[in-house]
Amino acid sequence: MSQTNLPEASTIAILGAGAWGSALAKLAKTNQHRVTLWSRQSSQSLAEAIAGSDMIVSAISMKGVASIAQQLQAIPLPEETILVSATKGLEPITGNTPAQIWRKALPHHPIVVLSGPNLSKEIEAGLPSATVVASDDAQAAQIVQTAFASKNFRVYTNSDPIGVELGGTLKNVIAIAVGVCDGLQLGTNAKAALITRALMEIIRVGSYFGARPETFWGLSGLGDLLATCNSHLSRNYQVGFALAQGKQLDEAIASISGTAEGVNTAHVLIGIGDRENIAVPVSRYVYRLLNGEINPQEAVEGLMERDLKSES
Ligand SMILES: NC(=O)C1=CN([C@@H]2O[C@H](COP(=O)(O)OP(=O)(O)OC[C@H]3O[C@@H](n4cnc5c(N)ncnc54)[C@H](O)[C@@H]3O)[C@@H](O)[C@H]2O)C=CC1
Ligand SMILES: O=C(CO)COP(=O)(O)O
Repeated sequence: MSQTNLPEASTIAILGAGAWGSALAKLAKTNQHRVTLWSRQSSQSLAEAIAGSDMIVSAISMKGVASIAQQLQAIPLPEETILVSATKGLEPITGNTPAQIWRKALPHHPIVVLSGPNLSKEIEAGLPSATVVASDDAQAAQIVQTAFASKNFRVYTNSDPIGVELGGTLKNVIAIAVGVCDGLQLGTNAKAALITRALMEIIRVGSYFGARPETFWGLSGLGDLLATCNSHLSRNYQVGFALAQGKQLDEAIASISGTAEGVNTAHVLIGIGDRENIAVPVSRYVYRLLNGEINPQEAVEGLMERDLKSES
């Protein structure tokens, strides 16, 4: 089917009516799907919202995924119902990704990760954008691709869900670092160096978890890193920028609208890095900054004064 043709209408439930859930709902409605946008504030129950759905899309903040997955587990669902995970975060304590949580909760359902350079405000405004849908189940990924693809939203499939998911998740920590870099007006060279070294770090973590390194060169890796590190629309970038202006973390978080997942992800990632002995120097400085152990200037000095080494 040509991408500009409308896909067959499906019934899609979108869980999480924040910035991303609302933008995804708009995309799905544009393609004439029957869409229910549900949040915990909705008057409808979760069971009512998902009744008859071909596809359930989760755009819930990380902190809500496990409890919603548990609630969904208790609701009878046909096994062919596809679960699409659009959250970018890591679960504290377990370090699980959202798709891993969904896999445990709904082991017999196809699970598809949706991730890419997708600043929701640009998508809401109808600007062109591209994303990736990744799954071990190629047919399910294709169904989601067809459901969401439109003339303004180009959707690629991918068979490396953990790589696609980690690209979108780990870049949030780096966006905080780059927000600090821009907030301190350190210049374009510094920013380019930070993003490039951070990509190596993301690939190192991703490879450890079995992701394919080349996935991180794609839209869900480098693509999302570039989008998030170059836009004041990114809440993670905004948190870093605010810290560089001298704001405390709680003030920085209060100053943004919505969720900056990188704050929690930095904590979980450092736990994983320490446990598995994975070097994550950029993320570690973000973590120390978020913990109030160092100030932004000290974070920069710390990164610049690390032992000299080869680039690889
Ligand atoms: N906004 C964006 O541009 C994009 C966001 N994302 C990811 O999507 C996820 C959601 O982001 P936003 O929509 O921007 O955040 P948001 O803060 O605007 O909305 C979060 C949604 O999650 C729900 N939620 C929060 N805690 C919950 C809980 N304990 N139980 C049940 N529901 C809960 C809220 O009610 C709300 O509907 C995040 O993981 C984010 O990284 C991914 C791509 C783009
Ligand atoms: O993931 C995003 C864009 O792809 C959104 O980034 P923020 O959560 O930093 O706003």
